[in-house]
Amino acid sequence: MLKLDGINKVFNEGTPDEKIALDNINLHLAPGDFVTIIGSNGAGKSTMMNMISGALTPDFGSVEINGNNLTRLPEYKRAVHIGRVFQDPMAGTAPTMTIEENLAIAYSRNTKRSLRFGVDKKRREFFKTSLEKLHLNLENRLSAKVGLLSGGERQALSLLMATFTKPSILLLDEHTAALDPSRAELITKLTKELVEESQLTTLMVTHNMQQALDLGNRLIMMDKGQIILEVGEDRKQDLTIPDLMHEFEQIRGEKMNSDRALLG
Ligand SMILES: Nc1ncnc2c1ncn2[C@@H]1O[C@H](COP(=O)(O)OP(=O)(O)OP(=O)(O)O)[C@@H](O)[C@H]1O
Repeated sequence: MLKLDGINKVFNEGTPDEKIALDNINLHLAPGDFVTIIGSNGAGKSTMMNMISGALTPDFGSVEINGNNLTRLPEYKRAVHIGRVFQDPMAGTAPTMTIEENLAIAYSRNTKRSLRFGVDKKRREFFKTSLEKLHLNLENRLSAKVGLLSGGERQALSLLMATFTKPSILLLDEHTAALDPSRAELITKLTKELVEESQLTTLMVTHNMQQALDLGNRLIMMDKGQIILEVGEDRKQDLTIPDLMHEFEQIRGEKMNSDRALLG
């Protein structure tokens, strides 16, 4: 399904600001895998997501989705395979357009069709049925401007737009981090439901260790550009936050130093 092989990325190579962001990353996902990713600040989590989405190109290594080598394919050409939700609720939707127009754009972007924003009756029904899954009553506000929605509602809409065309890979980049606790909980619950319903292959970066333990069937921990720990389905359900802290200490020989990682 998703194969990252030998991915390396160095920023500002050969300068005093040189930074090895990814150091020989190897990660294979089977269809339907839901992998949560934790790691300290600057561990390389976002850079890895950017390699998959095509926002960045690796110096070495390859990115494969569904058996196709996409390593050099630009981001806009991969969009059909990938759904992504960012931390910022404002990032995934267009505020001056209506809910329906936003959905129409997402629909046409992810379905290999030409850019066509027109909405017929059948499409509108599909949008309404999809919105009902959010339980936010947005299905009755199709002509409301998205800029008028709350942060939580916008993030729920972004999540729906990233998932309703069933992408090959769903990338969630700290997508609950900017929300207050109750909204974060709502989006976490929706994530679980939408991913499970369509059996989406998913990668989710989070600083919330409990969330990383609660969601998904696999977990990876990154540090200094490397994947330092992989936990499979069999072990994940019994794992606790102290276990993760202990694992880090065993591997790195030092205490985990990320206050944000302890939140939640
Ligand atoms: N465009 C860039 N130019 C230079 N350095 C970069 C760039 N993007 C990332 N880096 C550096 O690469 C390293 C990995 O960054 P990345 O954003 O992937 O980490 P992260 O694990 O997502 O961190 P955080 O949890 O703080 O968001 C960091 O040291 C970062 O400063």
